[in-house]
Amino acid sequence: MRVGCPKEIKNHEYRVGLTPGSVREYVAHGHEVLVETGAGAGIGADDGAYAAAGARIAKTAADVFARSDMIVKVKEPQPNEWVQLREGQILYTYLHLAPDPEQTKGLLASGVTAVAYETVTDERGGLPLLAPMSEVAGRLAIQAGATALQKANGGRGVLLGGVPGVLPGKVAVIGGGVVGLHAARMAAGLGADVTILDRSIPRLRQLDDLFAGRVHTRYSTVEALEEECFSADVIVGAVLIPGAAAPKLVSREMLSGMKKGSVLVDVAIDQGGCFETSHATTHADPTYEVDGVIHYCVANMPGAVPVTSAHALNNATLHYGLQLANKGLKALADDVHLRNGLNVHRGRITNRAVADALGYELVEPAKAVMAA
Ligand SMILES: NC(=O)C1=CN([C@@H]2O[C@H](COP(=O)(O)OP(=O)(O)OC[C@H]3O[C@@H](n4cnc5c(N)ncnc54)[C@H](O)[C@@H]3O)[C@@H](O)[C@H]2O)C=CC1
Ligand SMILES: CC(=O)C(=O)O
Ligand SMILES: [Mg+2]
Repeated sequence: MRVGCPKEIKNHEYRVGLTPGSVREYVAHGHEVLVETGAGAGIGADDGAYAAAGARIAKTAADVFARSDMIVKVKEPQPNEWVQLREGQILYTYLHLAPDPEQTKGLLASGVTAVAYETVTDERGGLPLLAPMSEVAGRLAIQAGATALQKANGGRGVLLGGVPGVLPGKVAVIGGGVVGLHAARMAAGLGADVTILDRSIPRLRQLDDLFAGRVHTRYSTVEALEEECFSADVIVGAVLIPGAAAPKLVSREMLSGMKKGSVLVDVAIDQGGCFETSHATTHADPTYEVDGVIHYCVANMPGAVPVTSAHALNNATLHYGLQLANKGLKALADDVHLRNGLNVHRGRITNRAVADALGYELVEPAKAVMAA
């Protein structure tokens, strides 16, 4: 199969779908790899490094889209990329379709077979292709929150760790999954007073064990959320219902009870965000203020640390990428966990949460690939 990797074009997105190390693996499995010139510049991998790994270098993205059987990317395709996709081609990338009706229409119209990293599953109920970026984003959430909290950046001027004789700042983390765990770990490491809220009691037990008293856990009711949000300096939104639009857990009304200059970091923004007042921002202009509360809502946070992120992402995506390249649609028929990643196939929606969120009829993924 010919596997293509265009340069990412989202705002300040410096990751790349294939590292030179991944290219070597595809080539070793007998595939041809076409990489757009400059695609790896953000991770310090020049065209020479890709050529040495066995890739051919394409002068334009158009060339990559036109000539490849499978496109491997990082972020959801942008409007000028949708129109270059076609039936019979596989797209392997993050999609986040539930909050994005326009992209969904674009992918449906193209006829492409689109596998979304964020809904591929594993046997333990995890999301193995989302997890590495959630680790990165969770850790970055505290760096972003601490920075926004500085007075010159509009924040209330609190040092999260405090100093001897002065109490630390308070961090509330809503959702104790992968993002939540890594945010809590960083916040606790800085010396902040941290509480994680979640609806899963087994998960709260695990977190309690893991942090051995260093972090508080709290079952997430409306009352608990209000109490924690009203006393926090930084609130991290980290909930997920896989594939679906994020539930709005913090209303605009609640902002009036929060401290002026406190900071909301809505990591769940890629699924639409879990604060009513969130809208996606970019690394170029990451924050805005509503009712005195600073919002940080960057939908591609890991793009800020591409050297770490691109390698962590490739570690996770390589296995299934190779399966798709080796077997085409049969890889989807053979493996339920990869098939759970199938969101769009030949003009039909094949993921239940996306179909429900956007009002499309669902075609069961097993049926879709069986008919292929
Ligand atoms: N903005 C960005 O750049 C990035 C965003 N993300 C996003 O971060 C979000 C979280 O991802 P993960 O931590 O990997 O998910 P996860 O599935 O590991 O964790 C989600 C947690 O939310 C909890 N939860 C669900 N509904 C809840 C509710 N109503 N109240 C309290 N807790 C609730 C679940 O029990 C679970 O523990 C996702 O939307 C993901 O796509 C991930 C990476 C980068
Ligand atoms: C998961 C995601 O949205 C990202 O890594 O950008
Ligand atoms: Mg995102």
